[in-house]
Parts: sequence; C-alpha cells; structure tokens
Amino acid sequence: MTLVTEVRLRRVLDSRGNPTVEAEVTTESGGFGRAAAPSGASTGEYEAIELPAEEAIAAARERAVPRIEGQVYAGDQRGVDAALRGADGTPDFSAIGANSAVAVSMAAAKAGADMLGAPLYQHLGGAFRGDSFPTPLGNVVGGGEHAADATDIQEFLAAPVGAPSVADAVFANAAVHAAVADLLAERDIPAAKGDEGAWAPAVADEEAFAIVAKAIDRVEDEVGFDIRMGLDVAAAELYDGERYVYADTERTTDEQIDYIAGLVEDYDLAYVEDPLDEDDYEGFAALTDRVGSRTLVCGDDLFVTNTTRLREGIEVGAANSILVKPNQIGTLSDTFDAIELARANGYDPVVSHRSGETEDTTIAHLAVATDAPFIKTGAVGGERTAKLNELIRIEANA
Ligand SMILES: O=C(O)[C@@H](CO)OP(=O)(O)O
Ligand SMILES: [Mg+2]
Repeated sequence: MTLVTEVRLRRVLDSRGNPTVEAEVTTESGGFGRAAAPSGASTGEYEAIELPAEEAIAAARERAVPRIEGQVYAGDQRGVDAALRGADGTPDFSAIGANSAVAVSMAAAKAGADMLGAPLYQHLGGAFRGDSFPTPLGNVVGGGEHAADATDIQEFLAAPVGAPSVADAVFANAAVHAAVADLLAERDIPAAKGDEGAWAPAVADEEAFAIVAKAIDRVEDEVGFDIRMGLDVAAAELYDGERYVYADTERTTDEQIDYIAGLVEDYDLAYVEDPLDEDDYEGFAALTDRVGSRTLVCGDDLFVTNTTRLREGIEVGAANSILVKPNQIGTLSDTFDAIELARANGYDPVVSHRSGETEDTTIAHLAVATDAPFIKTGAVGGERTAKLNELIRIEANA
C-alpha cells in the first residue's frame, strides 16, 4: 500500500549555495521518494511564497506532516496536495512555504512511482507516455538578475527545434554553449558564467545577439538540423513602472513591443518569454497579436503557473505559451491543472527549472508525463545536466 508512514524534511544546498528544502516520503510497504525545492532569483510578484528554508521546514513539520503521515496515500497525488493546501490554509503557501510544499508534493509522487515500480513520468502521465519528448531550450548567454554586469536580457536560449531526438537536442545546446565560448575568445571578451551556467559577458544585448546567432549557425552546419534562438527578456525586472530601462536606452511600452517584434523578425526567434511587465496583459496581447503566429510568446512572471492568472490571459489573448514551474504554485496537482488549462486553450506549456536548482530531476519527468513540447533547463552545469541526462535516459528506456 502507498499509505504515507513518514515525511522527513531537511535543509540541503542549492546550486547558488543557499539552503533549500529537501523532503523524503516513505510508504507503508517501503516505497520511497526524495525531492528538493528549487529557488528563483527573478521571481514573479504573484508566485507562491518561498520561506527561509529553516522556517519552512519547522512550519511544515508542525502543520503539514501530521496531516500526511498515516493519513494520505502517496499514490493519491490529489490527496497529498489537498492535505498540503489544507495544512497551509493560505492561497499562496505563506504558512508552510511553497518550498516545503513542493518538496513534499514531488517526494510523494516519487514514492507513489516507487511503489508501482514505474518511472515517475509513467506514474504521473500514464502507461502510454515516454515516446515523445520536449525540445530543450538551453540558456547559452545571460545576464539580468542571474549575473552582474552582463546583458540586460536575462536569457539567450538555443532552441534545437529540428533535432531528431532529445539526446541530439541536448548535445546541440551544449555545442552552442561551447561555440559561444569560442566566439567570445576570438573577440577577446572575458566571460564568467551566470547562475544557470550561461556565459555572462559584459556586452550590450546587440553584441550578444550577434554572437549567439553566429554560434547557432556554426552548430547548425555541424549537426545538420534546425536550431533557432529564443529569449527570456524577464521584462518585469527592467520595468520601472513607466519605462523599460536598458543600459543604453529606455523604452515605453509601445517601443518595447516594437523592439521585441523587430527582434522576432531579425533573429527569427522561436520563443520569447516575458517580453513585457508581469502586470501588462494588454501589452502581451498586442505583441501576441503581431508575432504570435510565428513565435511562442510565453508568460512566466505573468502567469506564475497559476490557473487564475492564466485564465485572465486566455480571455484577452495575452500569449500562446506558459512557463511551468511547480514551485511557483506549490504542488504538482496545481501544476498539472495549469498545464491542462493551457493545453485546452492552445497554449504550449514549457516546463522549467529555476535559477537556483538541485540535482532533482522531477521536471524532466513532468515534461514527459504531460507531453510538453518544450523544457527549459539550462545547457550545462551539474544541476542542469541532471535533468537533461534524465531525459536522455528516459528516451533510451534506461
Ligand atoms: O525567469 C526564469 O525563467 C527563471 C529560470 O530561468 O529564472 P528564476 O528562477 O530566477 O526566476
Ligand atoms: Mg522567466
């Protein structure tokens, strides 16, 4: 049986060296799952609340663990997540922390899968999942909140849309990351890496576009399939309430829309995330109207994996894609609801990591379980390759 007998919580390190919450769930007949919460830096204003790890652990031990141990079944994901919501009692998990909630929710799912003797993606998505795979969006150059003195745009992504397999796609992104390093060296531009492992050179966005476009061209020639470029503008971080403030210029909302539409055209962008402020549904809708037939306009800080916000967006035609981060909303059930609502309305779900990550691989399984067309989980670095390599293993039935 999958009755949960024990929930353990502890503080572990994330990839930035900050403490985060790890949860372990054990069931009556020995099923076991372990999962850890990630953490954002450019967090959306409307995300569920992440508490300091110690505080989140103490609160979850006091309020949530007694409602789960001996009470709910790990295989009953809605039951686990309802217990977490009931224990918390707030709409945004501010009592036990979305970090505790998501760690327990994901650990329970893994314990349920363990009891079934099935991979997590099958437990979550059913017996017929595992034959199609998301295209990985790989961050190769970045700045914003993820690196000091680098680009204004937070993420320049490689999108290997023509890759014949997930393994080919993963290696293509790593090759673009390496080609960017070569191009930076050729131009004598020193670069450290940002929080997600992307190169973080002190160059203007314009130069970053040129370098990434060239790196993609080189790798396309080598691999022989289509690789396009994508962006996470993370525009809420640039917006001061009136204008989008870049290092060398400022843009009004209309100018920002023109600028992004121009970038879609000039660089044949396959993907544009958070091109406008997180409160600007109308601006999003105006941009989607202009470029939505040729690129994905994705809401991250706009939707925060929240069905209420997504519904508002659907009503006004704000986007055609949603970024999906389980810790933005706190449970896997809520995450699935967001994905299903998106799908039902023609929005492409893009399952995503956070800038602060662990070696946890749940999002790789989540993407396969929901047949998500894209996953954004970096290009290199151990906490990123943990997910990418898990996709390779799932594809290989390993
Ligand atoms: O903005 C984003 O999409 C994410 C992940 O790339 O960053 P963060 O986790 O810092 O919010
Ligand atoms: Mg984002």
